[in-house]
Amino acid sequence: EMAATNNKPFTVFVEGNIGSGKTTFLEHFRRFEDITLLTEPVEEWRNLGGWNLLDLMYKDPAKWAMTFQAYVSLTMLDMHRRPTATPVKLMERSIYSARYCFVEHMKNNGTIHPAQFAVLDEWFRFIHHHIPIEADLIVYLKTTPSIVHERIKKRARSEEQCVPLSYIEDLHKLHEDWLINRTHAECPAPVLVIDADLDLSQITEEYKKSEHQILRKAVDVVMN
Ligand SMILES: Cc1cc2cn([C@H]3C[C@H](O)[C@@H](CO)O3)c(=O)nc2[nH]1
Repeated sequence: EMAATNNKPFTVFVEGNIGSGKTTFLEHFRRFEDITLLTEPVEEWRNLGGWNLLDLMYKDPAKWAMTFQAYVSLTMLDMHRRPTATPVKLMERSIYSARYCFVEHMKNNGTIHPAQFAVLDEWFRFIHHHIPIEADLIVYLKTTPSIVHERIKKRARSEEQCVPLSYIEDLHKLHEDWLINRTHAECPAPVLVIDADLDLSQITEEYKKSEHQILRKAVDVVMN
């Protein structure tokens, strides 16, 4: 048990396309008592006061994408600023993937009006500049669009069944721009790339590689 520190925990964002295995990756760390896991609050997006914002967004993006992303950003901010008793915190996605991947895509393909984009961007900029939420490490579950598209169909989350391969390809490119080409300077954390095309039987070895890097970095942070 590493001594809990009262300053910022070693913070890891787990990023990747839809169906890249983020929740599975996080669950792999469930057994470590020094790590707090914050999984994506999809159930909150599927039921806010009885409204399924995720379903509304997929059914009518032009009308609901702004509303959905505004609520996603609030739930991500809640997770970012939540106090953590453990020295390490793993979060599924972040306000950075919200802005650089999902909102960026909505702007690029005209799903939201430029004025709506400007509002979402101002919220992002304010949060980024005023609230200390930066990552110490980003784990990027890198996948091939066609493979995760098949997984999404098998996983059969009802709201996602109409998601076309082209959307997954667009999101893949935006993740690559951000995490491999590093086109956004606001999130400078080092990126650990995991080959998340591997299927469940083989992926545990790949996760174990990251385990060492995450825990070793975490010990460095806590001990220094
Ligand atoms: C930060 C962030 C996460 C996130 C997830 N989603 C969608 C993709 C998946 O279908 C579902 C769960 O990740 O929510 C989205 O449209 N916009 C998002 N923004």
